[in-house]
Amino acid sequence: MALCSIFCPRIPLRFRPKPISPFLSKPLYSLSYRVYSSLQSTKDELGTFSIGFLGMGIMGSPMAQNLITAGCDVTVWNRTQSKCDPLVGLGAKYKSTPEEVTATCDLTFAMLADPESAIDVACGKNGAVFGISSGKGYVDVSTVDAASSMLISKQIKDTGALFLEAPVSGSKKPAEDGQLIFLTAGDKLLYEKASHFFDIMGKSRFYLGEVGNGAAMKLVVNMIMGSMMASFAEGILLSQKVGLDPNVLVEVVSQGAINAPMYSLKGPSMIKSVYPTAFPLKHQQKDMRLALGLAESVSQSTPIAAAANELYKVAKSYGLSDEDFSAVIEALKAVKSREA
Ligand SMILES: NC(=O)C1=CN([C@@H]2O[C@H](COP(=O)(O)OP(=O)(O)OC[C@H]3O[C@@H](n4cnc5c(N)ncnc54)[C@H](OP(=O)(O)O)[C@@H]3O)[C@@H](O)[C@H]2O)C=CC1
Ligand SMILES: O=CCCC(=O)O
Repeated sequence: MALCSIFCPRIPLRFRPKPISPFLSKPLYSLSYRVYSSLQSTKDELGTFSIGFLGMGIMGSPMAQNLITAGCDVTVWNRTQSKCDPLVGLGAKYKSTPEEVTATCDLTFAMLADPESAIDVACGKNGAVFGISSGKGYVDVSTVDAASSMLISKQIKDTGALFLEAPVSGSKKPAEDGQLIFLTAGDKLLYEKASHFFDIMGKSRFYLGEVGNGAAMKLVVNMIMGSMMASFAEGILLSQKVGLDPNVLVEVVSQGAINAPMYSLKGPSMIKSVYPTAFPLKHQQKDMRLALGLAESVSQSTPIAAAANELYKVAKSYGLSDEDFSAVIEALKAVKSREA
C-alpha cells in the first residue's frame, strides 16, 4: 500500500477526521470518529496492510508466524538472517535491514532482546526510523524500561509516524497459540489500528495511556513472576531436603490458593533438573534489574525482588543465561553444595 496511510486508506485527506481536533465539538467529533472508524473497519480485511516484523527469536518467530497464517502480508528481518528462513518458507518476504522493512511496510512490530537491541534496531545504523514516515506505525513489543521506550517513541514520532509500546505477558506456548496479553501505551490511534493484529497474536489487550506505562506494567508483572519462581525453587529444594516428595508439593500447590499455572508447568521439569527454554533466564534477570530500577526511581522498597535478582545473577554466573528462567533453582543447589 506504499506510502498511503494505514489509518486512512483511500479516504481523501480533506475528508479524514483528525484523531484530536480542537475545532470539533465532542458529539460532532464522536460522530465523525465513528464514521471514520467504520470506514476503517471496512478496510480491515486481512492482507490489506503490509506488516513488518523485526526480531525472530523465541517470541518474534511464532508471533510473525501467526500473522502469516492469518493471511497477513508479512515482511521479516532478523540480525541472524537464517532465523527468517522458516517464515519465508511460510510466505513471508525478507528485507536485509530494519530500515528497508519500515520503508516498505505500513505497520512494523519489533520483538528484540533488551533495551540496547530495541534502541539499536529502531534508531541505529539502517534502523527503523530511517525507513518509516508519516502515515505508518511502529509497535515495539520488546520488554524494555520506560526511558528506552520513550527514546524510541520520540525518534519514531519525529518522522511523523505513530508509536506504540506493547510488551507482552505470556511465553513461548501462548505466543504459538495466539494467546498473548498485550500491555500497550502510546498513540491511541495506532492502538486501534494495531488491535486487529493484536487479536491475531493474543487473547487480550490493555491500553494504558502514555508511553512508559506499558513498559512499567510489564516490569511489575515480571518482577512478581521472578520472585515467585525464586521462592518456588526454594520450596522444591526444602521439600526434598526434609524428605518430602516434591511432586506432591507441586500437586498440593496446584490445588490451593497460591496456585499459578507456572508452578504446574515448570515444577515437574525443575524436579528433573531440565529446563527447556521458553523464557531465557538472562531475560528474566534483565527484567528484575529494570524493575528494580523502576522501584528505585520512585523510592519504592522491593527487598524480595532484590533478593531474587541476586539469585538470577548467580544463575547467570553459572552459565545458565540461555536456559529457561526456572533454572534459577540450580543457583540454590550450587549454594547448597558449597555449604555442604
Ligand atoms: N521468551 C518469553 O517467554 C518472553 C520474552 N519476552 C520478551 O520479549 C523479548 C524477546 O524475547 P525472546 O524472543 O524470548 O528472546 P530471544 O533471545 O529468543 O530473541 C531475541 C531477539 O533479539 C535479537 N537481538 C538480540 N540482540 C540484538 C542486537 N544487538 N541487535 C539486533 N537484534 C538483536 C535476536 O537476534 P538474533 O537471532 O540474531 O540473536 C532475536 O531476534 C525480550 O525483551 C523478552 O524479555 C516477553 C514475554 C515472554
Ligand atoms: O516476559 C516473559 C513472561 C513470561 C510469561 O508471562 O509467562
